[in-house]
Amino acid sequence: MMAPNRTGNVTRIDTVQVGFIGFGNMGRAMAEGLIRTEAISAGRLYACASDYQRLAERAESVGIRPRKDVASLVNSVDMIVVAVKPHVVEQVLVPVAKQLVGKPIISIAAGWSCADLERILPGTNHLSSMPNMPVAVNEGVIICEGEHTLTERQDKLARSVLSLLGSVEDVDSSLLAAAGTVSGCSPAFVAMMIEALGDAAVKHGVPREMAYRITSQTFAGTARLQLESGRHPAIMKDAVCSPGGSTIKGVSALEAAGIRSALIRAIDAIEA
Ligand SMILES: NC(=O)C1=CN([C@@H]2O[C@H](COP(=O)(O)OP(=O)(O)OC[C@H]3O[C@@H](n4cnc5c(N)ncnc54)[C@H](OP(=O)(O)O)[C@@H]3O)[C@@H](O)[C@H]2O)C=CC1
Ligand SMILES: O=C(O)[C@@H]1CCC=N1
Repeated sequence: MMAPNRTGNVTRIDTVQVGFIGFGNMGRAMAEGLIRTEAISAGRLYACASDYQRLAERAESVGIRPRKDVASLVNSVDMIVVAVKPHVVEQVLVPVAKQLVGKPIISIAAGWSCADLERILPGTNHLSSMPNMPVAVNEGVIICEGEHTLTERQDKLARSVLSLLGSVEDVDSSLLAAAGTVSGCSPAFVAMMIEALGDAAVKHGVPREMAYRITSQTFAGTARLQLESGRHPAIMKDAVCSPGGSTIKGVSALEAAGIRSALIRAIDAIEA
């Protein structure tokens, strides 16, 4: 995969240098995922953050290269990932707007669409996306806004990098928020369910570590079965519920507790 850089040369996935502006939970998860693939070595990943000392310690532990400020980071790399909190995006990017020209910018900041970035960085090449935490183990979902300002080659390069982290889904601008919320926020909801089922197992005598192991594998396996078979989730549920058996008693208890509406309301609360 190749993309033009400022000098008119090409950047390939086997030479690309990626810079993270912000190296917190998600910046680190993406870096971990990229390093795991071995397609991009740690030495080709750069990051800056607000606390340099903490960044340097984090960087040393994973082998990536820390930079003291955003300007020196941008100068060091071919591709930029904007991984700061949404409310600091503008103050971080606008001062380096000229240096950003010609470099592909991938924003992962929630709520920053193509139109929003174009307002603060006109004339730059940017893509708005929403990854989720499983990118750290290359099992993520990365929602990408169909509208972007990357060149064709930059777009191919960006997708080559992002697809190392999981499944890349393109959506219309009108669906960026909803799709990004379901994939981006749900790892927290799923983790809550793993914790709760783990507690239930412990309550009934299963050792704690085994409780999390069997619960997490059950989520992973059920999700894999749905993805690979394409089966409707209701059919998968029915297949586990014997008439008068144990599972239907649990299903009935979950319905009484309003599990479906609780999950729908969680997304409604974010999208409101
Ligand atoms: N967490 C998630 O699951 C997901 C997050 N996102 C998006 O990713 C972005 C980052 O979120 P997350 O990683 O959770 O947040 P964190 O708070 O964990 O990380 C934010 C990072 O930004 C750095 N930072 C803050 N101010 C500056 C600055 N002025 N210049 C350079 N770096 C700065 C922080 O530095 P320091 O480390 O020194 O504090 C930190 O490394 C957000 O926009 C969020 O919407 C998207 C999808 C999922
Ligand atoms: O909660 C947050 O702000 C981010 C956005 C998507 C997931 N986490």
